[in-house]
Amino acid sequence: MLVERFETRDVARIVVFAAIMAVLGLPGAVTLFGGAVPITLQSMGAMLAGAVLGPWRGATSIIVFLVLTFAGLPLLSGGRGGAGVFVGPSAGYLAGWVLGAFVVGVIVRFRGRPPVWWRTALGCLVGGMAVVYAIGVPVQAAVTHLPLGKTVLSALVFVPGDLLKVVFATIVTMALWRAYPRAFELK
Ligand SMILES: O=C(O)CCCC[C@@H]1SC[C@@H]2NC(=O)N[C@@H]21
Repeated sequence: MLVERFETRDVARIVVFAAIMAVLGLPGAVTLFGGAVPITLQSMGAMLAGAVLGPWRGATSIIVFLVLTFAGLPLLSGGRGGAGVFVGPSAGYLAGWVLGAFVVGVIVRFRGRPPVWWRTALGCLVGGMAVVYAIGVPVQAAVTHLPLGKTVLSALVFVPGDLLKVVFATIVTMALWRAYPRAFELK
């Protein structure tokens, strides 16, 4: 099926992961070297949503989180929210979380296979980092009117932390798979 239908249980899972995104915003935002885009644990939420829920449900949970944020709830790290953040320097990263979670899910669940650690790590690297940066960095450059090259260099500050998030998301995903495989609901 090209587009999946969700059951009630799926809706519950989607809401849980939207809530996890909100919780990951609670520790706050760190901005290094006067950057326009914060370092936040929420990028790991997008990795986990795709890895555990799969592409459609994972991406939908991020959309639910973003709709609530757009509506004005202060769910982004540092207690931010509202329509303004969707035209700000981090707008592309927010969109990137949706596509990124989808790509993580496609890779982790490749052809309906169960999660294994290396595909989970690869999925988080490609979907959770490469895809998110590929959308986020050009939008950041456009919004801040900074040359793309300089924006790419400024985004390097995210790499060490995001690599740690890949490792952590992989460990959490594999532990959850062993302890509670029903959370994944492979079809
Ligand atoms: O809170 C926001 O306004 C969105 C923040 C986007 C942060 C991006 S996601 C990828 C990279 N890793 C981080 O920790 N921060 C940036």
